[in-house]
Amino acid sequence: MSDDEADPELLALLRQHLQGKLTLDEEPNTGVLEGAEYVCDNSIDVALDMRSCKNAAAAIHAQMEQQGYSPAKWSIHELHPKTKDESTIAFIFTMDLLNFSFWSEKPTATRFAVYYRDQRWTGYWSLVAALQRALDEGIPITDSHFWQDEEECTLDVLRHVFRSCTDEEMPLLEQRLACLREAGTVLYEQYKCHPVNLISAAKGSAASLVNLLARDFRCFRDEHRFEGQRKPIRFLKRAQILVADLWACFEGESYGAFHDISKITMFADYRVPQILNSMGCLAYSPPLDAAIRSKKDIPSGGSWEMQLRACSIWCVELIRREIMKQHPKADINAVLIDFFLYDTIKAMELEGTDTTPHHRTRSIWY
Ligand SMILES: Nc1nc2c(c(CN[C@H]3C=C[C@H](O)[C@@H]3O)cn2[C@@H]2O[C@H](COP(=O)(O)O)[C@@H](O)[C@H]2O)c(=O)[nH]1
Repeated sequence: MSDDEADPELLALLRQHLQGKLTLDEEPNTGVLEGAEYVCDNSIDVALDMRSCKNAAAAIHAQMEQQGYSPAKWSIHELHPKTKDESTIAFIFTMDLLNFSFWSEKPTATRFAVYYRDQRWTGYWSLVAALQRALDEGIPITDSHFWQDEEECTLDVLRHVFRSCTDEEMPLLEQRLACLREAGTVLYEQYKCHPVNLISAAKGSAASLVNLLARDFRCFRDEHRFEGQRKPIRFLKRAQILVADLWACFEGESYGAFHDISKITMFADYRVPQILNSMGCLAYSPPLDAAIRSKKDIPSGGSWEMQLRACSIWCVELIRREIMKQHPKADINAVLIDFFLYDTIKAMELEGTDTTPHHRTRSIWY
C-alpha cells in the first residue's frame, strides 16, 4: 500500500465513528492483543498446545481459588510500598521505569544481589529492595526533579543506589539512567513533574494510560517490527505492568480505579514463557528449544523473541477464556493470571523445580 493511501483499519474506525457506532475516545484500545494474535498465527518456532492450555486453565483457577488470589496480594509482598498516596505512585512509576533485565549467567552465590533488611534479594526484588534502601538513605530516587539533575543524579550515584553484595553489577545501569533522565524531562514538560498527572490524564482508562505512556515516553514504547512488517507489533510490557501494579496496589480504587483493566494483557517478560513452556502450553521448534536450553542470546526484536513474547500473551488470553468458560462467575483477568504465574515460577525456582531455563534477551523492554 502506497504511503498516500489511508490505513484500512483507520478507515474502518472512522466509518464506525461517522455512523455513531464508536466515539473514538470512549473505546481506547492498546492493540497489544491483536498484534499478539497476528504474530502467534504466523509463528513457526513457537506453538500453543490447546490440550495443555485447557489443563492449565483448570489447574491455575483451582490454585488461585485455593490461595484466594486477589489484587490485595500485591501489597502483602514485604518490599512493596504499603501507603496509598502520591509517594506510592512515584515509587511504582520509578519501579516500572526500571523493571527490566535482572537475569544473570552467574550462579546464585555470585550473581547480582542487593542486601536489604537482612536479606539478599535477586531479580525483580533486587530492584524493589534497592529503591527502598535508597529512600531509607535519603536519596530521592523516586523524585523526577532528581532524575533531571545531572550534578546530583550521576551514574556513580546510581551505581551506589543499585550496589550489589557480590562482584556483579546490576545489568544495563547506563540504560537505566537514560530512562530516568528521559522520564524526568517528559514529566517536567508535560505532566507537572509527577506521574499522578499521567493517571489523571487517562481519565480512569487503563488502555488510555498505556497509550499515553507509549506515546510520550520513548522508554515505554515497547513495539517492534515482526519479520519486516510495516506496522510494528506492540508489547508495551512495562507500560502495562505499571498500570497493573497501580490497579493491584490501590485494589481497583482511587489511583488504581480503571474501568477497563480487562484490556491489560499478560506482561511479555522472560519468566511467564518459562512456566508456560514447562506446563506444555508453549512448544518450541528444535532449534529454538536448543538455543534456550543452551542459554544462547535471543536478540531483542528478532523473530524468535517476538514469537516467544506474542505467543505468551496469546496463550494467557486463551487460558483466561478457558477459565471463564469453565467458571463464568470467576473474578479473574489476565493481570491476576500473570501475577500468579510469575509468583509460581519464582517459587519453583526457589525450590529448584524450575525445569527449562528462561530465554536470554538483554533489553530495556523486560
Ligand atoms: N510477567 C510478569 N513479569 C514480571 C512480574 C514481576 C513482579 N511482579 C510482582 C507484582 C505482582 C506479582 O505478584 C509479582 O510479585 C517482575 N516481572 C518481570 O520478570 C523479570 C524478572 O524476573 P526475575 O529476574 O526472575 O525476578 C523482569 O522482566 C521483570 O520485569 C510479574 O508479575 N509478571
